[in-house]
Amino acid sequence: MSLLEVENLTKKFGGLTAVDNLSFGVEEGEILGVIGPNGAGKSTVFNCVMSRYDVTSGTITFNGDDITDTSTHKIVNKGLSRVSQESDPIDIFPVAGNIRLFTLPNSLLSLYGGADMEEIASYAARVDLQDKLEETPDELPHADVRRLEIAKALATEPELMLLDEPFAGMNQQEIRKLSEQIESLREEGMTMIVVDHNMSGLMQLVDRVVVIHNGAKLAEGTPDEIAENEDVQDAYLSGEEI
Ligand SMILES: Nc1ncnc2c1ncn2[C@@H]1O[C@H](COP(=O)(O)OP(=O)(O)OP(=O)(O)O)[C@@H](O)[C@H]1O
Repeated sequence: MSLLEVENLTKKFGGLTAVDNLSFGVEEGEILGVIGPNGAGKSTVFNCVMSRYDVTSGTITFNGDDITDTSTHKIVNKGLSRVSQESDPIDIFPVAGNIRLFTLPNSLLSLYGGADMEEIASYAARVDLQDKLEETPDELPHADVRRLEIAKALATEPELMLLDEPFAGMNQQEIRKLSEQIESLREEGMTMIVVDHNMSGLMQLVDRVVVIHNGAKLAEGTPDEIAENEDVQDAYLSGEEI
């Protein structure tokens, strides 16, 4: 049984089918890449998995539990966490305070409690932010703000982390460093799904790739198989590199 199973997922927005009868699974300990051009439906898949969107049809199973209609905070409590494409740190709190918010019980009244500084520092250290705990997000370079988003997700102690375009806006050196950090997380036992437009940042990192085009699955295989797949090459002929 896969850790996460997405079966026949369809999501429509009015007349637009953003995700079209899509099925895939991710195995424990695996890094799965999900690629597809702009508008292919990648973020919508994550939004359906996290119950940000109601699905039109289909089933999502995590650790054997049907989570299709489960609320987002219960899904997070079950061990799933998502790092969005957009960063949304709270600038009046330092890095430590931003991470701590994700360790609090899920109640509006629970502003006190949560992880202590040692635990917060350990989440930060997993993405090399341990020396920036007192800085506010608006003082950080873009790559560190993105890493803070990952530290916030780590603070919920996930088993499976969904990373939506984690390398966007980063230079080559930052991409390399983040790839190494993602590799280390995997060595610690984390399962991950990484979404990106193309393969370039993902080739070395992922075990398997699912390619989405117009909301439907176009291909699935190892990075090498996908790079050679003619359907994939045709879909990307419109301009973008695979
Ligand atoms: N809340 C929404 N309401 C209406 N349409 C939406 C909504 N969210 C996404 N869509 C549409 O669904 C389609 C898939 O969008 P989605 O953001 O999932 O693609 P994507 O593959 O993540 O693209 P990108 O790489 O640009 O982030 C697009 O046509 C988009 O305009």
